[in-house]
Amino acid sequence: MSLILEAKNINKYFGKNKAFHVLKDIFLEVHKSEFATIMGKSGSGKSTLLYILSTMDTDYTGEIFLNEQLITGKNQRELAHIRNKQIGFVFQFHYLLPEFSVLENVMLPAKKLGLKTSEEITEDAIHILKSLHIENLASNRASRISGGEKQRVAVARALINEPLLLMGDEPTGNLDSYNSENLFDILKSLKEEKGLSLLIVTHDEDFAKKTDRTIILEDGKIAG
Ligand SMILES: Nc1ncnc2c1ncn2[C@@H]1O[C@H](COP(=O)(O)OP(=O)(O)OP(=O)(O)O)[C@@H](O)[C@H]1O
Repeated sequence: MSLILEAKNINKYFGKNKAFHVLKDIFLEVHKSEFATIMGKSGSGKSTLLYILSTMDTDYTGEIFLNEQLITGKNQRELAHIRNKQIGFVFQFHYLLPEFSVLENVMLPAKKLGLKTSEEITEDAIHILKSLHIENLASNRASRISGGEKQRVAVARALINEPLLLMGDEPTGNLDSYNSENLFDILKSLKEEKGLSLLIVTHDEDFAKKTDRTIILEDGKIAG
């Protein structure tokens, strides 16, 4: 099966004179259409790893390939383009612009990419909102919707540029069990219906158990 993401021998240090070795010889692969999770105790390095894999942090050694293309060593402008076009990201906090409508929030990354007309982007955004069953919220202000709805809008926004890989740093961390399961179902259907690949950091064992594979981080190393 082909790989969407491959990390080879990733090492990362924090502090003066590399005082703290936070990620140690990490080798990790995510296959196309795989739904993988990363679990591990607090402080084991999950977020640090995810930020490196998503190109947001470039201060590491090792090599990362996205869709078989080496992305390590690319400049910030190239990385911003790769992030915007190929990787969707959902955080624990939604980071929606509160004064903008749901539709405007979802359209923003596509406007930034600048490859389509405003009409085309509107059409795409409405299509995604429909597929996540939140098209009724399109004209609502982002500040006036519930927490669970905000997270679904954040997923819609992450999908607008049709990424190859969707990454999440505890996207269900602030949700109750109903909304958490609902978000899981949405992510699962994106894998099954669209062939999306997913790599999600979570503390939620029930969530992780339902995915294809869980990668365990222990003290900066992959344990299983
Ligand atoms: N900017 C930084 N400078 C120094 N140390 C840091 C920095 N960021 C994180 N750390 C340390 O690196 C280790 C890993 O942090 P990280 O946030 O990746 O852990 P985590 O597994 O995601 O934890 P949590 O589950 O609590 O979110 C921790 O010991 C943390 O204190």
